[in-house]
Amino acid sequence: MCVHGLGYVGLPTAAAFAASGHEVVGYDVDETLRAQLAAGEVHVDEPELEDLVHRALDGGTLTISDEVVPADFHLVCVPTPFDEETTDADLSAVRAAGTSIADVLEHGDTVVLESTVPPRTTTDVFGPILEESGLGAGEEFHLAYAPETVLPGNVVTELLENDRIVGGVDADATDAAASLYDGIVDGEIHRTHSPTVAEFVKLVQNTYRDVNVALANELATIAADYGVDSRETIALANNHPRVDVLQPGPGVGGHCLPIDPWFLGADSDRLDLIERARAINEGMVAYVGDLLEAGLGSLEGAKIAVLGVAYKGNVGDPRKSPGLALARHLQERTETTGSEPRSPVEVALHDPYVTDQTIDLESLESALDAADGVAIVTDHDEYERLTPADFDDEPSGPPVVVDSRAILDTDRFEDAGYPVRTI
Ligand SMILES: NC(=O)c1ccc[n+]([C@@H]2O[C@H](COP(=O)([O-])OP(=O)(O)OC[C@H]3O[C@@H](n4cnc5c(N)ncnc54)[C@H](O)[C@@H]3O)[C@@H](O)[C@H]2O)c1
Ligand SMILES: CC(=O)N[C@@H]1[C@@H](OP(=O)(O)OP(=O)(O)OC[C@H]2O[C@@H](n3ccc(=O)[nH]c3=O)[C@H](O)[C@@H]2O)O[C@H](CO)[C@@H](O)[C@@H]1O
Repeated sequence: MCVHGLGYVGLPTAAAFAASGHEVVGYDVDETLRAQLAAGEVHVDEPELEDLVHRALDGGTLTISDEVVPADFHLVCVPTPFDEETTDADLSAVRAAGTSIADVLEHGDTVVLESTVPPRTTTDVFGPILEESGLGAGEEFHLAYAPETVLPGNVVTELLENDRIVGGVDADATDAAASLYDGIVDGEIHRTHSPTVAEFVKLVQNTYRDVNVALANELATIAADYGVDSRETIALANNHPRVDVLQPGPGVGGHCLPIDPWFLGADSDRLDLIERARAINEGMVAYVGDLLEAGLGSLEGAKIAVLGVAYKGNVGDPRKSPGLALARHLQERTETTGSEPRSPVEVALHDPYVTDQTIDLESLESALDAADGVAIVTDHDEYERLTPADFDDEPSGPPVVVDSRAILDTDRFEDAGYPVRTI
């Protein structure tokens, strides 16, 4: 098996197949990454992953290659980002992987695309590139789409336990891909007759979650207008057997939920609720800004500690981070030029998990020191344990605290004279 792309999805996938006895060759275009992996350095921080990769490398079933090799199975796990302006999917990595597979493709091989893509990508974009090999999809090689659904923070477990959906260009392709996953997956393998259905299903899953979070966010802002606690109302509403509202927060981050819904618009102009949901979720940082401003009177010249740059709790991934979006929003909000000179806000960022050297992070003490306002953006366990003693009691009084995840012990803070605003 040759696995193309050794990131959050490809590396665990390659290691899991190798650990189950397949002979796996991992290929990534990133030379530095290949060298690190070959030396046993695992760059994706996930429970159990390092062990799994080491077992596969030490056992000799996983090797890292600097070229694409002929293989019975090619699994493609390359990135599919999007253009922020146009919201179009960037399929350049999928195309490049297709071209390099076409060079080594042989009669009877199976090619499976796992990357998240707009509907019809497998048949209309990826397939034709593979056919430049001279072999026909369906007739001479098997082609299928099988989306990955692993949850960051629990990738290894979900890789082995989640159900899989497999859609091939014909029944033989579906069977070939399904039998591969059947070997390692405890969940059910659901077969469908077309790659486009499987592509669509993946986008439905992430769109459902994004829209449901948007509903929770909108309800939270409405609840505040009525002076009721959004979390209590959602918990009570969810006692109904057919209601399952998600949790409000500072917006939706990561590189799946904020991106994938747009892929549904690649060949359809009917996105309406889905677009509104995106706008509501993106707008939550302005709502956090409003709460800070309401507490402080004015944001001008204020120091705001933003706690949490990772897109969600207990992971170190800052992609499409609500924390960074809040920092940008606060700065833009106070830099906007009017007739009056403005005094920009000072933002101090902290995150115990993020290791990205391009982000200017401070220690917790330094971020909180003399802060006028504190926004808790990520639900890291460390923040849940914060107490009033961790906040610097300035002569000007305690900071305005906006706990956008409602993780602090609010009563304890209130008793200590630190009113906490939640979403
Ligand atoms: N991360 C997740 O939780 C998750 C879950 C489900 C689906 N997905 C989807 O899976 C795909 C991969 O996501 P990821 O998070 O693993 O991305 P990633 O950025 O972590 O890893 C992708 C890797 O592919 C490599 N690459 C780029 N072009 C290549 C090529 N032509 N050939 C070989 N390697 C190449 C990159 O160098 C990188 O190391 C995306 O479509 C993503 O939307 C991600
Ligand atoms: C359908 C689904 O489950 N898909 C998962 C998703 O993984 P993810 O890590 O991106 O997903 P989440 O954990 O939902 O986080 C996203 C953001 O939403 C915020 N959020 C969440 C719940 C809530 O009630 N309120 C919130 O505000 C949260 O803080 C964070 O910013 O996409 C992966 C790639 O396709 C999938 O593989 C994986 O199955």
